[in-house]
Amino acid sequence: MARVAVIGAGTMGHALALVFALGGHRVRLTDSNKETLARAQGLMETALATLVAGGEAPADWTSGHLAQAVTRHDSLAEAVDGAELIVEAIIEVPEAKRALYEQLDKLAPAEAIFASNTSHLDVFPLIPAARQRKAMIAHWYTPPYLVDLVDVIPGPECEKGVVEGVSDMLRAMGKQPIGLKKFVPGYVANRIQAAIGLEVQHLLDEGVASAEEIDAAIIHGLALRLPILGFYAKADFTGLALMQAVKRNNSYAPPKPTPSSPVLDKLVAEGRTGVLAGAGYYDWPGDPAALFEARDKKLIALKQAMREIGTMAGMERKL
Ligand SMILES: NC(=O)C1=CN([C@@H]2O[C@H](COP(=O)(O)OP(=O)(O)OC[C@H]3O[C@@H](n4cnc5c(N)ncnc54)[C@H](O)[C@@H]3O)[C@@H](O)[C@H]2O)C=CC1
Ligand SMILES: O=C(O)[C@@H](O)C(=O)[C@H](O)[C@@H](O)CO
Repeated sequence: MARVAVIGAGTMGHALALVFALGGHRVRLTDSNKETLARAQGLMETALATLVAGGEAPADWTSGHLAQAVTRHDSLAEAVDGAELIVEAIIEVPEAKRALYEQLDKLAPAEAIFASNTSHLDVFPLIPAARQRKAMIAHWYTPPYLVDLVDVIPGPECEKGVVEGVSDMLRAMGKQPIGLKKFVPGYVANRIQAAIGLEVQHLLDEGVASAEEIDAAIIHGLALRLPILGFYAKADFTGLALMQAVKRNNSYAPPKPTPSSPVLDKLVAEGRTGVLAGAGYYDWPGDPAALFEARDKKLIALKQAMREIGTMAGMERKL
């Protein structure tokens, strides 16, 4: 059992607190926004109930267990007191992270490991020199209590064994840490996702297809094969001569990256910021907790089917 502090109780932080609690660890959760910290309890309880009902958490795990495993703290100092692992899950804003790491340098135990959940930022320059020896990235995917991939990357001065120790902890929690030798923005899966995002936002901004049509193309065209074949096993079934021809013909040129998307900016300006706001690219009427619950129930059913079916690609490949 480790003492874990999770800083940031938003979309990821509340869910990470639940993951570490289910992994048998003692969690302290904090957030600079008191409403968000208060809301986290209900979100954790809803997610826990869904996991228990779906057979993805121990049947005897109640909200009482959760209350024992995860405590919420308004004070950052209290949250990190005695912490062995500090999970940073605050906003993806470099200056906010830098300021937090400066506070943590003063407050955290000397041997505490700093693990950032950043999606794309090179956080290591934001961390004080004295903390570099225990600085890493542990990047999770939403929802982390169902998606098992965790990108684990050592900081440039991280001591040998730190990432390995955290990876052992994650494997013991049933997670799949994928280690990268050095930081690249977006790691592997997030880079793939960012490349998809570049393409689909271009298609939407240029009016080639609607968001619904683009998602339908992904769901009805790509999604069925990915869990079984990934990219490379699928290529083997396609035939590598064709892969060569596509390269040789230079058939595809990615859109030029742009710092914004007109459609995305319009949605945000209209307050359509996603499920928690009741709308984003789609309308999301009703209680957000119920929507997260509905998503999680479908993800659990799919994850269990995938576990049953098995895969022909990746490191668990079985023929
Ligand atoms: N949302 C997602 O699907 C994923 C997000 N991430 C990364 O995780 C991090 C958090 O993302 P989200 O949970 O989506 O953000 P969020 O906006 O939902 O939550 C961030 C929380 O940080 C709090 N915060 C800001 N400054 C703080 C400080 N100094 N001390 C304590 N709390 C502070 C905010 O009040 C907010 O509640 C980001 O680095 C993001 O890139 C990684 C994987 C997936
Ligand atoms: O998809 C995820 O959960 C993660 O890859 C993320 O970091 C965020 O979604 C972010 O990259 C925006 O796509």
